[in-house]
Amino acid sequence: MPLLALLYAAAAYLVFLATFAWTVGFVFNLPGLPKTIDSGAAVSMAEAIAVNLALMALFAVQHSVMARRGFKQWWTRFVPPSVERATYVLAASAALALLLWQWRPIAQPLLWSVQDPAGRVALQGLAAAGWLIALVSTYLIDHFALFGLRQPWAALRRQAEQAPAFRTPLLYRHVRHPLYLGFLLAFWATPQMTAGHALFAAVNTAYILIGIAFEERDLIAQFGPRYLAYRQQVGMLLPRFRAHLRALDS
Ligand SMILES: C[S@@+](CC[C@H](N)C(=O)[O-])C[C@H]1O[C@@H](n2cnc3c(N)ncnc32)[C@H](O)[C@@H]1O
Repeated sequence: MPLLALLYAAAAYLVFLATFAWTVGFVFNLPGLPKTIDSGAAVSMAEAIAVNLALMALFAVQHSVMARRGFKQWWTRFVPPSVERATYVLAASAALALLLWQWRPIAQPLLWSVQDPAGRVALQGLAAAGWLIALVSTYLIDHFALFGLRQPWAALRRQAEQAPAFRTPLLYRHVRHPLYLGFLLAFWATPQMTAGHALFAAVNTAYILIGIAFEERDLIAQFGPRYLAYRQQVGMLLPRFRAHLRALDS
């Protein structure tokens, strides 16, 4: 049974990797993909907005509800705790893949279109840096626990499940949510901002800001005064330069 749990988690992780790679290509409009943010059959503006909002709402509901502590406590009565996170990862990947596959492009109006080659490269570089920051942040927190592999591995080795630790390495010394900052860069830094891309970026920005409020509520419940002190010292998505200067002065 523990081996089966690990194989299930490994399969869920592979599905996540494939979906994540597609998401990067989707936002970059890479050629050769089944679907990207600005490709696909044109439909009416009303249909495109309605379908896209429904797809993003489905992803948000899945992601937020299944990530909350109360929900986890309830559904681990049915799902073995060792694969709770892997099942979350699988459900999130399925919701995301549906969004990518069914996304309706909205080509007009164009919010901006940068023609200058250096400007295009700079924006694409910024977006690539965003994806990289997001990926690196998962390793700084605990990549294999976040993506559901550590838990069945510990169960297989009969190790007690480790309580999540409070971490502030590297990027987390400068902002509290580097992973989400990476996503924001990846979503907004584009040479050509179509209405469809802007809808995607704006809704996900709102979702990230709301998600941060819920995540921090859980983090305060988990880590108490340590997280409250961290919140006072470190900015949410942007570094607090005055605090850095004070630290340099002292
Ligand atoms: C997808 S990660 C995003 C982390 C963070 N919000 C960011 O943007 O870098 C969400 C998980 O990270 C955990 N988390 C967030 N900040 C943390 C920290 N400083 N130390 C440990 N875990 C943290 C949350 O409890 C949650 O389970």
